This record gives sequence, C-alpha cells and structure tokens, in this order.
Amino acid sequence: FYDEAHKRHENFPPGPLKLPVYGGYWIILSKAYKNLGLATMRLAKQFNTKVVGLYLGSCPQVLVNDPELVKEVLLREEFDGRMDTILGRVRGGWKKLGLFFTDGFFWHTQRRFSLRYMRDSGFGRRCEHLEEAMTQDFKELMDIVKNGPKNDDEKKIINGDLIYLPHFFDVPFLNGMIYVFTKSSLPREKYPMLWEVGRNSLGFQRCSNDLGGALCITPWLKNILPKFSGYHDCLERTATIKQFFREIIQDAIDTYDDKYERHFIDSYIKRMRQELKENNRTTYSVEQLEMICTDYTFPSGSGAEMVMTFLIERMLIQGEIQDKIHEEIDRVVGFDRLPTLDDRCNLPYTEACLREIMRSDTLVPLGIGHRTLTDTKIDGYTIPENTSVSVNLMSLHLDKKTWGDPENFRPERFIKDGKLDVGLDKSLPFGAGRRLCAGETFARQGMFLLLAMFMHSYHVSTVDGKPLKSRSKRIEGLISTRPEFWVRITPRNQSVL
Ligand code: HEM
Repeated sequence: FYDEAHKRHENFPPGPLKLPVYGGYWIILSKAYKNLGLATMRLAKQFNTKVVGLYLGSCPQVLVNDPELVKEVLLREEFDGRMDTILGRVRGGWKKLGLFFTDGFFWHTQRRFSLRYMRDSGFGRRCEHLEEAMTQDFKELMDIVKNGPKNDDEKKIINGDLIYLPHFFDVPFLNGMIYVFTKSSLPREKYPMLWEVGRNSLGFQRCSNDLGGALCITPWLKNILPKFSGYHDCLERTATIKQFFREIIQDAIDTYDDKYERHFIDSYIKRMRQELKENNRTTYSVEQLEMICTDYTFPSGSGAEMVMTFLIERMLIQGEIQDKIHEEIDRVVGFDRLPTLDDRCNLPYTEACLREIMRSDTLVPLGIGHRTLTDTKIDGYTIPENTSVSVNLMSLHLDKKTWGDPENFRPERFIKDGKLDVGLDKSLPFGAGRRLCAGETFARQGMFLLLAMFMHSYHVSTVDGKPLKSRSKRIEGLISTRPEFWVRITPRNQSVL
C-alpha cells in the first residue's frame, strides 16, 4: 500500500498521495470541498510548487497554479487535447461528439466550420439582426413585467415586481442562439420551451465538477448511484436539449432545398451531403449537428446568464455600483431609447463592471480540463502523454502582483482617463489559445447589451429591501453558480416601451 501510494511518474510535479481507488481526489476536496480553485491554491502552497501533480484514480492529473504558466499551457499546442471521459461519452450516446469534449482532426474541423459560418452572426463580429432579435425579446420581457404574466410558466419567472434569476435572462440568450442557427426566433407563446432549455442547461452544469467528479474516476457509479453521481442529470439534461434541437434540425432536413442556404443548419447539411458524395466518409453527421447546437446553447443558457446574476448580486451588496451604472447610462443614453451596442464604447463603467465580475468571481475556476497530446514539460517537470491538465484561472484572477488589490470589486481598475483600457484587463475568463471559448464574442456582446438595457429600465433590490451582506455560497459544478433567487425590480425610463 505504501509503495503504491508513493508511486509516481518520473519527475512528475509534487502533490498528494495516490490513495486506493480515487487517488488524490478526496484530498483535493478536503482542501476546500466546494471550491476547487481555492483547493488548488492550498495544495500548491502546501507542496511549495506552481504545478501540482496527483492521480485521479490511476490517471495523472496536473493542476497549474501560476499566472504565467496558466497562459503558457493555454497557448501550447501539445496541451490542446480533451480527456475521453464518461461525461463526454454519455452526452454523445457513447460516441465522441460535440465541441467541448472532442479533440484532434474531428474537433478542429467541426469547430472551424461552425465558427466560420457563425462569425458573421455575432460570433466574430457584431450582427445587427441578432441584436434586434435579442432587443425584441427583452422588450417582450419588459411587457410581461409591465402588464403581468399570462400563464403559470411566465409566473415562474416574473411575478409582480419580482424576477427569478438567472432564468429571467434565458429568453434573449437562448432565442439569440436559435436565431444564430435558424435565422428566426421563438415567439412569446413558446418561451416556456426556452425556460425548459435554460433549466436543463444549468442542471447540466451542476452535474459534475471541473475535475469530472467521482463519476469520471469510477464510471461504475452510474449503475449503483445514478442520481448522486451526476450520471442521471448528465444524461437527462443533455437529452432534453438535444431533443429540442432534433426537432428543429428534422424540420430543416424535411424542407431542405440544395439551391437555398437559409441558415447554419442548412449549410451544415449541405457540407455533410457534399463530403459524403465526394469522399464517401465525413466528420459531419446529424448527430454531431445536434451536439454542436447543444454545445453552443447550454453555456448561453447558463454561463453568460450566471455572470450577469453574479453582477446583480454584487450590486445588491455594494449599492454604489448600481448608482454609478445608472448615472452613466442616463447621461450617455438618455431616457428616450434603449441602449444598443453602439453605446458600448461610451459606457466604460458598465463594461468594466462585467469585466470585473468575471475577474473577481471566476465562472470556470479550473477551466475545462485539457489533455497532453504527447510527453512534454512544464516548469521543468515531466508531464506524460494523456495527462489531464487543468489551469487554475483563479490563480491569475486573484494574483496580488497582477492586480494589487484582487480582493476588492473595483471596475475602475480597467478605466484610464475616463475610457475603458482593455490593455489593463489581464484576466482570461474565456481561456486562450486554440481552445479559447468559442462563444466569447457572443457572450461579451450579449451580456453588455442585456445588462445595459436591463439597468436602463430597472432599479434592482432584494425582496426584503435590505442590502445583501455577502455573496451566496457557490455551487461547484462544471461552472461555478449561485442558487436561483428572486429579486425585486422597480421600473425606470419606461417611455421606450
Ligand atoms: C461569460 C460566459 C462564458 C465564459 C466565462 C466562458 C468560458 C469558457 C472557458 C474558460 C472555456 C474553456 C477554455 C479551455 O478549454 O481552455 C470555454 C469553452 C467553450 N465555450 Fe465558453 N464561456 C462563456 C460563455 C459561452 C457561450 C455563451 C458560449 C456559446 C454561445 C460558449 C461556448 C463555448 C464552447 C463551444 C467551448 C468549447 C471550446 C472548445 O473546446 O473548442 N461559452 N468557455
């Protein structure tokens, strides 16, 4: 037992013992059960290293806990793989599908194709049609607030002057994605479907953690503890989102005409058929198209909304932030129209608040795990091929040398001479390199647009009217989330409706 616990690859980074079955997994959790970023920092301190090495079961796992090394790993190609885990397999019906959990030629081809098409639809540059669609959805929400919900589904999200976060923001983000895929969005009668996708997106994010959870180390847990291990949620939540897209894709296939390329789904089908005809084989398939739609959709229905929710929670703790955003929006936009993305460069404080919340409240603390594609080195240590490598983005976002006062929420740190200076933003909430978040532009622009419209239209307070004393406990999942909650909104600037 002693020998086994101390057995390590040669020159592997220092770290905890390899205990039976789970290796060092429970040791990390014991450092900070609900906060793997903090746990990583504590392990790094304990072993006096920037790179921690341990084993999850028998699989080598490296945790990188240093701002410079984090960037290095994200930028070096030999770290670009993804582990082949049960989590990824369950989602794809035991096949390796989608974008998040695939790698190599398949991932590269599918990511490049989708982003090449979606580049003009708000994923590379601004898309006015997408902005109009998201603005229209926001106006519908304002209408529900003003005139009251029409049914029980609406009441679950908007009830009098109370709104339910983060799901209040489901409609514009998810309908936005549907617009990107199909060039049309769902009308108000179908919003309950979007709320269902939103609930499942958030549920999926909570089915595991940044290290894959116990299920990835001991997949047999799916048979004996399907609910507790997260297996059930992973399967069911993804199945619901996939089913939602299956119907949209089937409809596109049924009405497909080679001569007209109506939208992304058509162009994907076209490429699939072309490649099959010419080469008799292809990485394109209807199943993969379902997974692509799912992989772009669930972060929209959870991640981007959670960042906005974190920021609203911060405003309920530090009331002056809300006052400053209101002051800026009123001065720049006025009272006769809603803000647009044209206003972004003139609303530096509002934009800085989004950047500061993503720095101070890291959404994906250990990023999405990478895999080494070959034997390699980091900080002098040897990392064998097929090692899972996670970068602790919190080690960068809370680094004292980089930020001076990382513990303070201070959007002004990004503002110089009254203007936003993006050069001052050293945070990497979306990662970097070839695995950079595929939705960064969509997320940044969507969050800004919705935040600006929301703050232009409402004052926000707690249900009991008292300021919050502190942030709520985070739920550690694939991303960090806070529990859903109701907040009170008081209309302002309503003449735009
Ligand atoms: C504020 C919100 C968001 C944050 C902070 C965020 C952050 C991240 C991070 C850290 C990664 C992993 C990067 C890596 O592997 O090193 C990632 C991957 C990804 N994100 Fe996001 N994300 C957000 C929103 C979105 C949205 C709205 C979408 C889609 C519309 C999206 C789509 C993706 C995809 C497809 C990947 C996988 C990329 C790949 O493996 O090639 N994300 N994101």
